[in-house]
Amino acid sequence: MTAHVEELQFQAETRQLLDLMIHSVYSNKDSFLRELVSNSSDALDKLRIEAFRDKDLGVDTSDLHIDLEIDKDARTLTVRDNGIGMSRDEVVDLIGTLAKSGTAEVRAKLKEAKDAAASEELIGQFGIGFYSTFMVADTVTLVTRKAGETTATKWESSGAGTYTIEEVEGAPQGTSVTLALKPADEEDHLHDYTSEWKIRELVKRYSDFIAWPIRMQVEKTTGEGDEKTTTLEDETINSMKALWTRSKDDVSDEEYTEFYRHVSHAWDEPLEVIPMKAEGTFEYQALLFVPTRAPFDLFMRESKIGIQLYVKRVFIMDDCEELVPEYLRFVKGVVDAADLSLNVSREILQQDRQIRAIRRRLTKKVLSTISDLQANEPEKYATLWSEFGRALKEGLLSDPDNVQTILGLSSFASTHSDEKPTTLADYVSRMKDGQDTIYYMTGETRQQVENSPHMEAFAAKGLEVLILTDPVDEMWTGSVPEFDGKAFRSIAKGAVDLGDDEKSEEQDAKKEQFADLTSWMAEALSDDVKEVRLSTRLTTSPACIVGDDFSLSPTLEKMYRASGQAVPKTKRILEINPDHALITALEKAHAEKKDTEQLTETARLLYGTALLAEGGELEDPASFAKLLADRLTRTL
Ligand SMILES: Nc1ncnc2c1ncn2[C@@H]1O[C@H](COP(=O)(O)OP(=O)(O)OP(=O)(O)O)[C@@H](O)[C@H]1O
Repeated sequence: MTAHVEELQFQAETRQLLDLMIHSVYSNKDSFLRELVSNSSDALDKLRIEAFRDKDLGVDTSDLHIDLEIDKDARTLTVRDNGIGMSRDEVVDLIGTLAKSGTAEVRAKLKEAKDAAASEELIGQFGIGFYSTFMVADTVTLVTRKAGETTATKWESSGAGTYTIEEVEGAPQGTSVTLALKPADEEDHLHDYTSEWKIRELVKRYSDFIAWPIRMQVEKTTGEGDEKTTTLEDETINSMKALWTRSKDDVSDEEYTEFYRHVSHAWDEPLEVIPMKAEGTFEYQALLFVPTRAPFDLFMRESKIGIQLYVKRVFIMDDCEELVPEYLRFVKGVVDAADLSLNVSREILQQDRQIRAIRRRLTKKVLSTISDLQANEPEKYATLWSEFGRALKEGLLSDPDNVQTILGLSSFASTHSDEKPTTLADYVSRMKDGQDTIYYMTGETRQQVENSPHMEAFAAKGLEVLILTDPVDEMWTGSVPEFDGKAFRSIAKGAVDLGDDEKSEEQDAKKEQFADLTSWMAEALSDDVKEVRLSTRLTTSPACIVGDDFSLSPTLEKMYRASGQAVPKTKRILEINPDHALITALEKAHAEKKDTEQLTETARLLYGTALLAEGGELEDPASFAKLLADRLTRTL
């Protein structure tokens, strides 16, 4: 029987990526070995779990390991495992296509990545897994047989647009990847990967903690002189020591970094390492990492929780969402629980008291670590906040027990400084005498909020206002009432009382003077507003629109609409500025019963511009534009 060899095309994105790899100047080419060993280690984990679950699988799990094989003459390096293996379809799906190509961001970045620096950045940011082999090999051959299947699949490619795939007989269960190595070129950071000591060094550096033995055939010389004989012997070249069982003093930063990269599938450095150990009723050890960079999918639905669960040093599952709340999904690492059963399932985990207790403690520990960074390492804290602050703030909605803690470690942009965000404690320390409220305004951009008419009186009085522009800010401000006993208050909602008692008489007089105008305007604009009143918050604008305490902000309304939800039209309040020339002229014209049609138009223009000024959307932009054009024409 002649084997049927099929030639298939790589996906467009994959082709681009391979091209990038082949011509890569990435200085860390060595890391291909970590990727292969990591994949093998995952495959061994999967096989162990599968064999545990399916007693009829009929595989031998007594000697699960990874083999590294060097052939100096052929200049090849083979990484072989007896793990779960892949079916033909899996090979095509997993190896022939770029796993993470689904996201627009990867596509966009790939398109941009023309120069060397950009490609280095891309490799560093996403990690490229299996494809990284093309940095060091001219041809890559993968032979794999899935546990429980009889035929194996051979995949081969030189990375240039196509790959071949064929069925093969007689291959052992598991996967082997053979690299036909490019010539060594130290200048290009290409080392000699047929060198035993080089491979040994790389395994030590990147993969020492891998829980499965990594074996290599090494030359052993025995005897003296003529009696000297050289034999090949298998040697396990990794220590297999679980990093989380070692004390922090015994682990180097580099070891932590490599372990972090292994568990998180990321290529950055950890910003902070958090080792934990609990003894007593619930015994567990944990090793958590806060990354330096947010993964690109942090706010996508498929974003995973990055904690692995082990039981007594045996890997149980990835992405164990029961162990940390969703808003801490950026934290990576492992938890090793001593008293769980090895066949624990997700269903059991959800019910488990011990897991719930671990989750509470991990949450507290991560939050207190962030507080410590905030107090003692401001630069690290600033990085953390800019990368993960948006996710952390989700906890204000989902974790009622820790709301005050999260508020305490949060930072917010504020009118106090253009550059540096403020903590709430600092805001409170700057509050004016008699101020008992933390003022904020939500919006889409800092500029929009700063220039909104609502800000005027606060700016004039020098009252600090928090500028909240993350979508999540729209949510939590609706549900968190106070910090440190000081209520939060939106400056775009409700009446403002900035405490000018001496002015109140004057205000009463004005109210009377403008009473006719406000009630007429309320009538004329009754489709859009529920009330028209004089404003105490405006100094330079003629008008602004305010909500009552419970109405949606314009940004929140937009967000709901964008997510496809029907938003009932809410009527808000139009506030007018009795000290503005336009308003006094309007009052005069109305008192003199001038052309009412023209006055109505003016009221509509006033309402429309107030809506635009706060970043809202006109319901009927075309007729507003026409109204404005007509009016401008008449003034010329
Ligand atoms: N040795 C192996 N045994 C079994 N399956 C493998 C092996 N190597 C790779 N695979 C499969 O191919 C998939 C793609 O591997 P690849 O290294 O490209 O990405 P990844 O490991 O999923 O992600 P990344 O390394 O970018 O975090 C893996 O998820 C796995 O399902």
